[in-house]
Amino acid sequence: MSTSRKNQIFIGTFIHSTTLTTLEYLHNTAIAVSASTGKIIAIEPECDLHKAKTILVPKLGWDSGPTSVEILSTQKDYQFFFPGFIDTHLHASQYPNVGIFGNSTLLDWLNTYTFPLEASLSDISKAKRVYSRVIKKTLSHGTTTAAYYATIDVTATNLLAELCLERGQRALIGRVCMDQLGPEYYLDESPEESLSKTKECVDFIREKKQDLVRPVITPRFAPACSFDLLKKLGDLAKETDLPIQTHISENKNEILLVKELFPMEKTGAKDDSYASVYDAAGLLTEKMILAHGVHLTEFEADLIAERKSKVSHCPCSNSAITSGAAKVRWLLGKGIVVGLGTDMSGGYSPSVLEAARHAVLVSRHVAMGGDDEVAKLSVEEVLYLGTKGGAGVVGLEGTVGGFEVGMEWDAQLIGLGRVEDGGEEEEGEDGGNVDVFGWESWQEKIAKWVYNGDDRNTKKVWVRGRLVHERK
Ligand SMILES: O=c1[nH]c(=O)c2nc[nH]c2[nH]1
Repeated sequence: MSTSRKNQIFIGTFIHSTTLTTLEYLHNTAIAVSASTGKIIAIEPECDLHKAKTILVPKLGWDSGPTSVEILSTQKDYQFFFPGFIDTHLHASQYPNVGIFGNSTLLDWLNTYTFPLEASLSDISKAKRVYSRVIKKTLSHGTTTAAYYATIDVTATNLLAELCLERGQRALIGRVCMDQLGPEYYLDESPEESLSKTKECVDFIREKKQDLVRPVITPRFAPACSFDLLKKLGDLAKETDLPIQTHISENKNEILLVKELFPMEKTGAKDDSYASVYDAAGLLTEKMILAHGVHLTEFEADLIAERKSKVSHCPCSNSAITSGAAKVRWLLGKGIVVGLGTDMSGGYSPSVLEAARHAVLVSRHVAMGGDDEVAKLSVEEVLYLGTKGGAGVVGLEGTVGGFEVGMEWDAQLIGLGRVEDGGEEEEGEDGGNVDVFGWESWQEKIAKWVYNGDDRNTKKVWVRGRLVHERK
């Protein structure tokens, strides 16, 4: 996919979240994107192709020749631009295992399926095959930003960063730190080694002198790290101001293990909760991305809110490996910033849209479980979590996740299937599972997309103005 050096104008319908519960629909609108920065520099209402060429281009001071400005205009009532999705939690290294988890639960799933696959990616040609594919696949589903876990291997982790840069996907790249619990063949030898290998990856990414791909400190989860390692990573986070990602309170046996491994005498914490272990190690900061949080206690949720740590909700994974139903409304009510994660391959799908629809359904199970109707999430809310919420989780609020002047053009063009009078789909338009008859409101079209859409609806994807996926 080529890097566009041209200024760009997009014309059509733009849909994005303005608040948790509100989608804004901007019809007959033009958005201008600067070639040099990839940022939105103008949003022009009531604008068609003619007005864009004759009024907007001169107003922006752009040369109107075709070598300077590229215009994409779609006035079809079944196509719209939407912000790129933000996947706040996924394991690039586990991609070959999507859908393979049997009836396992977290701790046996890790030993049976996950550690052997991750260890095998020290074979760099295998890592290249897997990582190239996961980037291509997630881009094809509209994921413009991904918070990736790689493996413990430095070379393979650095390769993931390079491939993201090459393909143009915005990413956080984490070398996995683990010095206990894993099999002998897949462990850091000591906290010191874990720290120095992490620093190698951080330096490698920083030397690239760009900010599309950033390093993230990644203690796998408390049970896989000695407290010494957790503290060292907490100190590194403080020194470097880098983001951190880990798992928390996903599975009941995991929580029991944390209590066993981290008694208060060892951590110096005032209690033996999972969140307090991270807090005692200096990891519970506003840059921390906590995946899952299914079984958090009131005390822990309050602590997370106080520390301004973020939560990645991973409903597909939580259902697939039988972890439980996270109470997202409750977390949001505490003021915690929440985004969506596919959590491949605990999660079975590379699609944030799938995570969004699963988030809706899981919230209904929370409601049915007695938490009352308020627990139910709407289509609008899960789309917020997949875009603006996600941006807040990965530290990119105000940069991506919406259509505002100054934000970067991380976007997707969505096309639904338009059914003609004869009952056939409009020629040349593959709407996948989504049939639009023409009488639906825009709210209804969006709901149809959320419940039935997939990558067949993701026609084009841009990151920072660069076209990074086009569906042929
Ligand atoms: O869903 C998960 N995936 C993982 O790889 C993992 N490691 C620890 N805890 C985990 N949970």
